[in-house]
Amino acid sequence: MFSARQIFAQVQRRGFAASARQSSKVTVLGAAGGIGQPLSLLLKLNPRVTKLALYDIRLAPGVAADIGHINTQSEVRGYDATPSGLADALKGAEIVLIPAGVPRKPGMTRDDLFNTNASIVRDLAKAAADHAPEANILIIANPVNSTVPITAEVFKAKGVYNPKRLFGVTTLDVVRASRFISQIKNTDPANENITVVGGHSGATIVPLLSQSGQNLTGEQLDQYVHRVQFGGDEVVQAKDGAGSATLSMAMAGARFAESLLKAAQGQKNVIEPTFVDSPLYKDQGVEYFASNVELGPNGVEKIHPVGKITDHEQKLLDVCLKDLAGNINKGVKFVKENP
Ligand SMILES: NC(=O)c1ccc[n+]([C@@H]2O[C@H](COP(=O)([O-])OP(=O)(O)OC[C@H]3O[C@@H](n4cnc5c(N)ncnc54)[C@H](O)[C@@H]3O)[C@@H](O)[C@H]2O)c1
Ligand SMILES: O=C(O)C[C@H](O)C(=O)O
Repeated sequence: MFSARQIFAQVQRRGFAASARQSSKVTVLGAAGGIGQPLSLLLKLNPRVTKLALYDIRLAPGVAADIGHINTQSEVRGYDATPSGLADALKGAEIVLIPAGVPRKPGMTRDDLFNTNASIVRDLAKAAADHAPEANILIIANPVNSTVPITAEVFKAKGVYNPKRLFGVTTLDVVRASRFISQIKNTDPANENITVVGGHSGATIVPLLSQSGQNLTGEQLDQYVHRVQFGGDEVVQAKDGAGSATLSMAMAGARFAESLLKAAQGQKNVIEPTFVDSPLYKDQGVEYFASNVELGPNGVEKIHPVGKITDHEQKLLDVCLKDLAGNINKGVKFVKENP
């Protein structure tokens, strides 16, 4: 039997443990942009987020003032575009999302963004390595196939690289793959779960329809694969020079952050596709690869292999691996030459 005093002490301890576990600061770098604003809005609506830190080179305090009026409990703060503002935004963060960088215009590939975005991501990664070395870093800025290796190289140079905590956000590819198959099959997209592996640009995006319980053949399959691989271009063309996907990306980024928070708070079997430092194709010179990843309190818990695929999917994967190796090496080389 416990005395009333012992029970009270236990309740106090449990209460503290629960609140400590559930205190989660999430930082968005690039928070005033097309993705940053709706992403910050969705994070404000997430009860797992207790502190939301917004940083941008413009307008972050304004976005924070606006979002901060929403009647959910989390504290929102916008930081000045200064080195100390950036440092304060990062300190204590459990998750750092990086959508900072320029988007595509019609006619551009994601790789065409490299010249501008590589240095933006490198500099933000330096700040994250200095001020939030243990945070989960979620890279949204394109070209993801290169910006993830850039971030890894920066963290390695500062001696704080943890491959389990660096993620390229490829969730949007899976969101699209589910939506597009549901449009063909007239099903509820919420029940469709299409595995997508590889990277996040054109031919490096490989949907594995054969693993989903759905079947397409011939031209219909080719059109489906093409739509998943080039879904981003549909939005770029429709926006006609005003940017790329922002709202669907905000949803995808918020979903990935929510999955990480759930896993950190002890939920089991949380699986998301993501572009990570992966053993799957290292023997072919591909250091990073997106596949389904089980998330846990330490970030990456288990990287799922690609599994059984058709000959057609194998051909897509072969093209993907060749392109990916080039994208990854470009990012690594950039940091070595421009530390
Ligand atoms: N991973 C994906 O699936 C995915 C999907 C859509 C877009 N993207 C990429 O996300 C990036 C952002 O897209 P967007 O539509 O939000 O662009 P945007 O131009 O609307 O917003 C980018 C924001 O980044 C800010 N910024 C620029 N340099 C910065 C710095 N050094 N520090 C902090 N903030 C900085 C800008 O001020 C701007 O507010 C692009 O590179 C785009 O290609 C990725
Ligand atoms: O297409 C783009 O440039 C943005 C993003 O990567 C997307 O897939 O929508």
